[in-house]
Amino acid sequence: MANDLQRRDFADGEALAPSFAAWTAERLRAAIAERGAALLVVSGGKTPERFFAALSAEALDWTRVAVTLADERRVPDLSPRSNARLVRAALLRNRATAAAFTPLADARLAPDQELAAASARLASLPLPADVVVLGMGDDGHTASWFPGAQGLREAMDPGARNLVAPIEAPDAPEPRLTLTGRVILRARAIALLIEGEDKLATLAEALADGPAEAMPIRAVLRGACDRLTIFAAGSA
Ligand SMILES: O=C(O)[C@H](O)[C@@H](O)[C@H](O)[C@H](O)COP(=O)(O)O
Repeated sequence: MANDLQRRDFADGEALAPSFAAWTAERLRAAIAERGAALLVVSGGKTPERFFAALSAEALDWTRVAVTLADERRVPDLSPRSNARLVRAALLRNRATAAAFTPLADARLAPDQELAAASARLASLPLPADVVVLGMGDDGHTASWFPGAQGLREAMDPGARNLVAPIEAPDAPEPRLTLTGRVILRARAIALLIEGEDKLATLAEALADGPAEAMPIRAVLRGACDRLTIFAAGSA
C-alpha cells in the first residue's frame, strides 16, 4: 500500500546524495556478507550523478559488486546520451573502479542481436538484484517504461518472459532497451530518486489512483511497495 512506503526527504540533492550512497553501500555490504556477491542496477539520466560520486567513495569490496543499467538508449558508447558513459565517468571511479560493469546496449549490433546479447549478459549476473536505483521522468516513466510504449504491459510485468525488452515510445527520442519487471520488481531493494518540485508533484499524482499504463512508475509504487524506499529532495 502506498501509505506504507518508506520515504526519506531532504532539503536538496546535495544533502540527499551522501545519505543515499550510505544506504546503498550498506545493502551492498550486506549482500556481499550473505552471498559473496552483490548486484547493483542503476539508472541513467541527469539526477544520479551526485549520488554516483558519493557512492564511488564508499568503502566496500567493490571487486564483488556487479553493476548494470535499468535501461539504455540505443546510441553509440561515446554519445552524451549513453547511460553507460555516465556510469563509467561518474560511478566507476575512486573505490568503485574495481566493480564489474555490464552495459546493456551495444548499438553496433542489429537490434535483434543486441537484444539477445543483452539478455545473455543479464542472465549471467547474480540475480536477484540487491539494489535497483530508479529515476522518474515528468511523464511518470521509470527505467524505459514509457507511457504509450509498445509492449509496455509485458515490460512492467514481474512475470515477464524476458529479462530485457526493446522499447520504442512516442516520447523517447531514440529506441531503448529496458530491464523488465522480472528484474526490477523482483529486486531485494528498490530506491526511487526524485529531485525537484515538478517531480515531487508528478510523484504525488502517481500515488493517486489511476492505471499503471498511464504512469508506469505506479507499477513500482504498487508492485514493490514492501521493498521500495523513496529518496526525495525539493530541489536538485
Ligand atoms: O535513461 C533514462 O532516461 C532513465 O533511466 C530514466 O528512466 C530516467 O531515470 C528518468 O528519465 C529521469 O531522468 P533525469 O534524471 O534525467 O530526470
